[in-house]
Amino acid sequence: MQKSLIERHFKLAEHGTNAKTEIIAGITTFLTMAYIIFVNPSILSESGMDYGAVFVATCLASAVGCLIMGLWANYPIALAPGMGLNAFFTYGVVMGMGYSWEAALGAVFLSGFTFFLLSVFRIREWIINSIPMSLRLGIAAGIGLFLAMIALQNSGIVVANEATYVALGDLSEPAALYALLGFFVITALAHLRVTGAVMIGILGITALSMLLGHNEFGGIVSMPPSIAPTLMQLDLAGALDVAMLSVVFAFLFVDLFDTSGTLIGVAHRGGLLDKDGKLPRIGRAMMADSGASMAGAALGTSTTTSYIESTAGIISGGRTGLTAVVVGVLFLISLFFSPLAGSIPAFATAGALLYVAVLMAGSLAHADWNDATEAAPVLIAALAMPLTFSIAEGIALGFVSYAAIKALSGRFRDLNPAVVVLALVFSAKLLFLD
Ligand SMILES: Nc1ncnc2[nH]cnc12
Repeated sequence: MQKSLIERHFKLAEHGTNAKTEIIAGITTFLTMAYIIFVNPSILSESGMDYGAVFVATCLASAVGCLIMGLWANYPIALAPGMGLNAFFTYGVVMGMGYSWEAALGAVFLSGFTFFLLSVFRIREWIINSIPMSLRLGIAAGIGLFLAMIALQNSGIVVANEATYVALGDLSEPAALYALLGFFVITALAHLRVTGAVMIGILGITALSMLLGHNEFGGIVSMPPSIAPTLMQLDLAGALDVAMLSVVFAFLFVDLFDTSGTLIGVAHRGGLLDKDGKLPRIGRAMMADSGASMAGAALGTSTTTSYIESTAGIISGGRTGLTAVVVGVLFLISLFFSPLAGSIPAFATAGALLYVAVLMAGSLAHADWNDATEAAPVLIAALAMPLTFSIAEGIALGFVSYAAIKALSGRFRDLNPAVVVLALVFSAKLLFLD
C-alpha cells in the first residue's frame, strides 16, 4: 500500500527506476555532499557565528531544500548551503566590507525573496531558456572543472603558490593518496557497472583510512547542539540599507546563475530535459532553491542552493524526487549522528567529486569545435569557473564573450535579445561592481 503511494507520487516506473535504486542514489549524493555539514560551519564561524548553531542550521536548511525539491518538483536534485556563497558571506561581506553577520543573513534572505519573485514572474525562465546551446555545454563542463578544483584543493593535490597561483601539492601526503586511490577505484567500479560505485568508493576510503590510522573514528551518536545563537538573528532592517543593495544583488546574481548552471548541468547529465532542451518543472525547482535560502537565512546559514554533487546520485540511477527526499532525511538524521558523519574525511569524497567532474566535462564533446564563434565561448565559460572559483563569474564571462564574438563576426542571427541584454548587464557588472 505504502509502496504504491510512493510509486504514484514519484512516478518511479514512468522514469524507469525503482525505490531501491532511488535510495542508493540518495545515499550516494548525500555522501558526496556531506562535507558541507562541517565545512560550512567552519567557514561561517569565522564571521563570528556560533559553530554548533550553524551546524544545525546547515542540516535543517539542506533538509528543507531537498524535501521541497523531492516532494514538490520531483527532481533527484539535492540542496545545501553553497560553497563560494559561504566564502563570499564571510570573507567578502563580513570581513571585507565590515557588515555584521546578522545584516549579511538579512541580505541572504532578501536575495532569496527577490529570487522567489523572479520565479513567480517567470523572468528567470526567460533568462535560463535563452542561454545558447554552446554556452550550456560550456557551463556544464565548467561546473565539472569547478568541482574538480574543489576536490583537488580539499585533498591537497593542488595547492596555492605565490608565483604561479597554483601548483602540485605533496602527493606523498596521505590525503592526496587516498583521494587519488578513491578516484581510481570509483572510475573502475563505474566502468564495470557496479551499482553504488561512488558510495562504495567513499565508504571504502573512509574505512581504509581509519584502519591505517589516518582518520579518527569520532563516535556515532550525540544530541544536536543548540541553534539559538543564530535562529532568527537576521537583521532585515540592516540589510535594507541602501549601501547593502549591491550585497543583496551580488547574492542574488551568484545564486541565480549558480543555480541555473547547476540545474542545466545536472539535468543534462540525468536526461531530465525535454525534447527542446528545457527542464519541465524548472519553476518548482527554483522555488525549492529560493524557499530553502529564505529558511536558511532565518535558521542561520548563507545561501542554500542546488548542488552539482547531485550528479553522483543521478549516475547511480536516481531519476525522481525520491532521491532528493532520501538526501533530505539523511540531513535530518545527521543532526544526531554528527560524530559519525564527521568521520567521512574530505579526501574520501574528493575521488567521487573528481569522477563526477570527468562525466560533466564530457559535454565538451558536443560543442562545435569547427566554428570558433561557438567554441571560444564554450572554452571561456568552462575555464573561468575553476579559475575564478565561481560558477556565476564563468557564466558572466561566457555570455560577454559569446555576444562580443558573434557581433564582431557579423553573426547577428545567432544573437537573441536576452543574450544581448544579459551580456550588457554582465559587462557592466564585471567592469563596475567587481
Ligand atoms: N555553490 C555551489 N553550487 C553548486 N554546487 C555546489 N556544490 C558545492 N557548492 C556548490
